[in-house]
Amino acid sequence: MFKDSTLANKRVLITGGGTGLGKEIAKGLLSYGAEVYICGRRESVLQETVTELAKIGSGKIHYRVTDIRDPDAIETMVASIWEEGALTGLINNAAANFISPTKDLSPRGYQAIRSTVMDGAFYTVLAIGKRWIKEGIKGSIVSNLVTWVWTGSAYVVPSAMAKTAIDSMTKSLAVEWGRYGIRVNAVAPGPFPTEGAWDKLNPTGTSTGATDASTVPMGRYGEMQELANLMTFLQADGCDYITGQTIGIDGGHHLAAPSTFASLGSWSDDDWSSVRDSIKASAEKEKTQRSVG
Ligand SMILES: CCCCCCCCCCC/C=C/C(=O)SCCNC(=O)CCNC(=O)[C@H](O)C(C)(C)COP(=O)(O)OP(=O)(O)OC[C@H]1O[C@@H](n2cnc3c(N)ncnc32)[C@H](O)[C@@H]1OP(=O)(O)O
Ligand SMILES: NC(=O)C1=CN([C@@H]2O[C@H](COP(=O)(O)OP(=O)(O)OC[C@H]3O[C@@H](n4cnc5c(N)ncnc54)[C@H](OP(=O)(O)O)[C@@H]3O)[C@@H](O)[C@H]2O)C=CC1
Repeated sequence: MFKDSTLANKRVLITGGGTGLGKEIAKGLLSYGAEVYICGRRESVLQETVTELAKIGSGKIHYRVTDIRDPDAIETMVASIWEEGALTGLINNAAANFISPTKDLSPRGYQAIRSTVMDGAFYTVLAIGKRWIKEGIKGSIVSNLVTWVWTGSAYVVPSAMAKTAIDSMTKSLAVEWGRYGIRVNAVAPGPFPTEGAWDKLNPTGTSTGATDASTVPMGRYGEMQELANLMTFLQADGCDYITGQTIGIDGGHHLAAPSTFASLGSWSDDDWSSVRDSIKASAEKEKTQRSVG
């Protein structure tokens, strides 16, 4: 989709890049020539990913062991990256989540999710953004959100709240930092199955609700390359005027709510024919009763 050199000279940090979507995005950015940093809390996982992905593209991939809930740890990480050169991009991807009835959540359960998704993304943006402003670097921030920022979602309320906060940060900082040439965007994926997400959101192993592909208008899950391509586009030069946007990538999922007629997609032509006959019969009956028109 892009030239191999599309991201040459780009240096991008992907939080939570050791697994799942972050790892797939790292593969995409590397294949288009970027130098990539990934971070997470499990060194063995990060090490394994770096070894695996070093064969792709320029092969410049590094890791930092960091808990993004700790602002001091983020500052240490970013300072150590800057010693090797300034970043040009950030992908806020790390997250925590699990399904639970909201009434059963403890304050610590809520905090585990909020502190990762909302605070972690904000601290990382701050540590990098203030350096870009000081050094006059035009960077690109992209946060990996979810379509719940538009719909909300039951049983994952802290995640929906925290992601929505970062959606608001995206719009707000796009305005505040536009004058520095810093772009602030987000993507809102629908279901892209990963071990990390499905263990927490689909623990019964039976796809239901948000994880059920048959409820997606396109009838399938997202493909990793599709998300990696969108992230590449948002990290590349060429459409720098795009800022403050949250771009959905969900096969139309969030638009096909149960409160719409989305499920009628399963009706056959024969079903439609008999339905049309029934509707027309009703209209004809009403017409016989009209006094005017
Ligand atoms: C119409 C729209 C459709 C859209 C369709 C989209 C479909 C998919 C959308 C996916 C969107 C978003 C997905 C994700 O974000 S997936 C990310 C999944 N990955 C992770 O969560 C990785 C990180 N996770 C963790 O670190 C842990 O799992 C955890 C979140 C639990 C945090 O770990 P930590 O070590 O910090 O915390 P503790 O284990 O000490 O627990 C802290 C408190 O939380 C309570 N807890 C933990 N699990 C549960 C649970 N399952 N239910 C209730 N409470 C839980 C735990 O008991 C602790 O509280 P207490 O001390 O008070 O007991
Ligand atoms: N999969 C899907 O269908 C969808 C996913 N998303 C979003 O995509 C992103 C990736 O999710 P996915 O790949 O599925 O799930 P994963 O569980 O694989 O990814 C989460 C990553 O975040 C890291 N992480 C979690 N907490 C911290 C922390 N405190 N500090 C540093 N790193 C942390 C984890 O590493 P470690 O545990 O080693 O710290 C892990 O690598 C998330 O933002 C998620 O909300 C959005 C919509 C749909």
